[in-house]
Amino acid sequence: MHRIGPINGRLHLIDSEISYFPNFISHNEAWVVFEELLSQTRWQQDTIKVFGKEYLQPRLTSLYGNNGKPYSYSNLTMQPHSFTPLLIDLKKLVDIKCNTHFTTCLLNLYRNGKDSNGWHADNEKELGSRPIIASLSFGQERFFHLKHRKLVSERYKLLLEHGSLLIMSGDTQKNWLHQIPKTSRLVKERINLTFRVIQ
Ligand SMILES: O=C(O)CCC(=O)C(=O)O
Ligand SMILES: [Fe+2]
Repeated sequence: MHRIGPINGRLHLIDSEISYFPNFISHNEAWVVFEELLSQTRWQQDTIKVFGKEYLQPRLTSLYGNNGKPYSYSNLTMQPHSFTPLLIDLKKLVDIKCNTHFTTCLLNLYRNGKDSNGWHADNEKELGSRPIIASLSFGQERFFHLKHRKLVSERYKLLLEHGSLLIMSGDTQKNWLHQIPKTSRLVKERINLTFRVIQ
């Protein structure tokens, strides 16, 4: 697996549309956002069922939205809380950048290096066929891995920095999987927000 650097925001990965903007939110402002999200979010830890066995998710999550529509993945259905003023402000920034009206934000809190998010695509049917997903990262930097579903040599990793924005759109979810792996390094909390459109 090799690392790549973005050119003008766009990552040139086959069969995908992915852009990365470090410092989308300035360093100090991003720390203010991090602290408020950490203390004010209604974090929960859900149980997921994998091949009939129940596990606690290896991270905390929360769902917020403006259309009351639930989001289902991994046999789990989350009901949205109403957007907070902070999430509305962040949504305005990503709405403009992406020329989209996002409806929903899924928040993930990775408490330490043992917390993770396994290989998946965000391809739930309520997202539509070519979903646009805007991902904001705060706090601890963590690696984001991508692998092509069919071309085994197409694997990349990208460090998602504090205050950064990653945008995935087009056929990215159809052709690629992504994950946040565990790390044995001593790491602090990371908060990730993915803005989505739920139809
Ligand atoms: O934490 C991240 O950067 C990725 C989160 C993610 O892939 C998801 O919530 O679907
Ligand atoms: Fe995802």
